[in-house]
Amino acid sequence: MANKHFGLFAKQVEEQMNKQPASILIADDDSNVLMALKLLLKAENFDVTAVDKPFDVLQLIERKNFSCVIIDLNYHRDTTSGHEGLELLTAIKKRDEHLPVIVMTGFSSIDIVVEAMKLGAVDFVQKPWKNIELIGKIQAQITIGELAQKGSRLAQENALLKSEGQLKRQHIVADSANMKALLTQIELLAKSDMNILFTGENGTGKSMLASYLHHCSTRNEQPFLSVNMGAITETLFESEMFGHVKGAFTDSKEARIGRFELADNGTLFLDEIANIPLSQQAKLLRVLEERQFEKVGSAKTQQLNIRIVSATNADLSLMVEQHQFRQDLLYRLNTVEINIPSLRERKQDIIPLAEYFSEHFCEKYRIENKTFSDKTKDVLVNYTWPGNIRELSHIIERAMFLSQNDQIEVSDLGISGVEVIDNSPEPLSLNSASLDEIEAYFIKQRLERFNHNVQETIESLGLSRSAYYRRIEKYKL
Ligand SMILES: Nc1ncnc2c1ncn2[C@@H]1O[C@H](COP(=O)(O)OP(=O)(O)OP(=O)(O)O)[C@@H](O)[C@H]1O
Repeated sequence: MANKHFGLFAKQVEEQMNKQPASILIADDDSNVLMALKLLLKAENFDVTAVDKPFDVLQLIERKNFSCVIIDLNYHRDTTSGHEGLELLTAIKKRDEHLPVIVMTGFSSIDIVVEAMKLGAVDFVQKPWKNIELIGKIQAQITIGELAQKGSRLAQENALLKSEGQLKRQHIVADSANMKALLTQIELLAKSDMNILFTGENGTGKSMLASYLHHCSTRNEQPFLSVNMGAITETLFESEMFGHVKGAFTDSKEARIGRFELADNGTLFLDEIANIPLSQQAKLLRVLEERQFEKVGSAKTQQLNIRIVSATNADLSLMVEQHQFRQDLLYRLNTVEINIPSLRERKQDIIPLAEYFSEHFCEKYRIENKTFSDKTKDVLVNYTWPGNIRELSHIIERAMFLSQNDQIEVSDLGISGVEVIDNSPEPLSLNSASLDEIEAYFIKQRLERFNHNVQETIESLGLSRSAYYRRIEKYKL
C-alpha cells in the first residue's frame, strides 16, 4: 500500500520535471546498502546512480544534473568518525550549493549530525533506514529544490523584464494592405518552429512583431526573452548568454542563469543581431545547431528547446561579403526572413497610428483628446519619417503638450518643411487649362487628400469604380 502511494508520488515528481524521472545519486562504501537502495528507489521510478567512492560523486555532479544526493558519512579511510563524509559534503556544496544532500550513517552522534547540517546537508537518515521515511525525505527535498530553482529563475526573469520592459502586448495598428498581409504571414509562421529574422529600418516595429509572433505561437505560455546583442559586451557574452557556475570567475560569488536557459521552452529574441562580435558568432552558431550549451565553469552539457527570432536593420548579406558576419550563422537565423516596410511605404497606416498615439498619450497624461487638422494630416502623410513609427510616436507625444487647443496644427508637430515630400499637384491656371487637365488635377488632389484610399476618393468624386479607373488609365495617374 505504502509502496503504491510513493510510486504515485515519484510519478508526480516525474511529470513536474518535464517528464524526466527525478535522478538520485547515492554514495556508500557498502555494496549491500547500495544494492538495497537501488532496488527501493528504482521501484519508485527514480533514475538511480550508485557509487562507492567520494571522488566519483564529485566527478558525476560536474557532468550531470541530480535532483538529490544521498551520501554515507563513513568510507574506507576511517569508518566511524564521519569526517570523510563531511569533507565530501563540503566539496559537493562548493560545486553546487543548491543541490540537496541527505546524509546517512550507521554510527550517528548528535554532534556529527549537527555538523553535517551546518555544512549544508538538508536532512539526515539513520541506518538501518525505514523505507517510507527515506522516500518521504527524498520527495520533500526534490520538491523544495524545484521550488528554489523556479524561484531563482523567476527572480532573474523578473529582473530582466523590469530592465527591458519587452513583454507588454500592445495594440498593433495595421491598416495598409502590406501590413495586413504581413500580420497574416506572421500568424501562420508562428505555428511553426522555424527561426525568423526580421529586417527593416529603425523603429518599424521589429521588436513588437517578434513579440506578437511569440504571442501567436504554441510557446506563448512560456517565456519570451529579448536580448539586445548590441548591449552585451564581448567579455560578458558567454556568461550573459550561457550563465556561469559559482566561482567561475574570481568575483563570481553567485551562480547565474543565462538567457538561453531562461528562455528554455519559449522564444529567445536576439535584437540587433548584427552587433554580435565575430569572435562570439561561432559560439552562438553551436547552440543554434546542436541545441545544447555549457555554463561557464561547468562541464555539464544542457539541452535546449528554444525558438530563435532575431532582428536587424543592417544588411547581413553585405556583412557576410565583408567578412563581418558568418554566412553559416545567417543561414541558421533566417530560415524565414520578414522585411518590415518603412512608414513611408505604408502611408495608409500613418493617420491611424497618429490617432492611436494621440489617444494613448492623452490617456497617459490625462488630457482631453485632440484631433488633427486637415493640413496637419497632409503633413504627417507626406513626411519622410526616417525614424519610422518610433519617431511618429515621439512627435505626437510632444505635439500633445505644444498644442494650445483641441486640434493639433502643423506648427505643433515641429517637423521642418525640408523633410516633407510635397506630393501636391502643381497649381493649375483655370484660365488656360483644358477640361482634361482640370479633371486630372482634381482626381490627383483627391487621391492625396484621402491617402490614396481608392474607395474614399471614388465616393468624394461621385464616380463609379469603372469610370474612376478609366480616368486613372487615361491620365496615367
Ligand atoms: N504597428 C504598430 N502599432 C502600434 N505601435 C507600433 C507599431 N509598430 C511599432 N510600434 C511602436 O513603435 C515603437 C518602435 O517599435 P519597435 O521597437 O518594435 O521597432 P524596431 O524596429 O524594433 O526598432 P529598432 O530597430 O530601433 O530596435 C514601439 O514603441 C512600438 O510599440
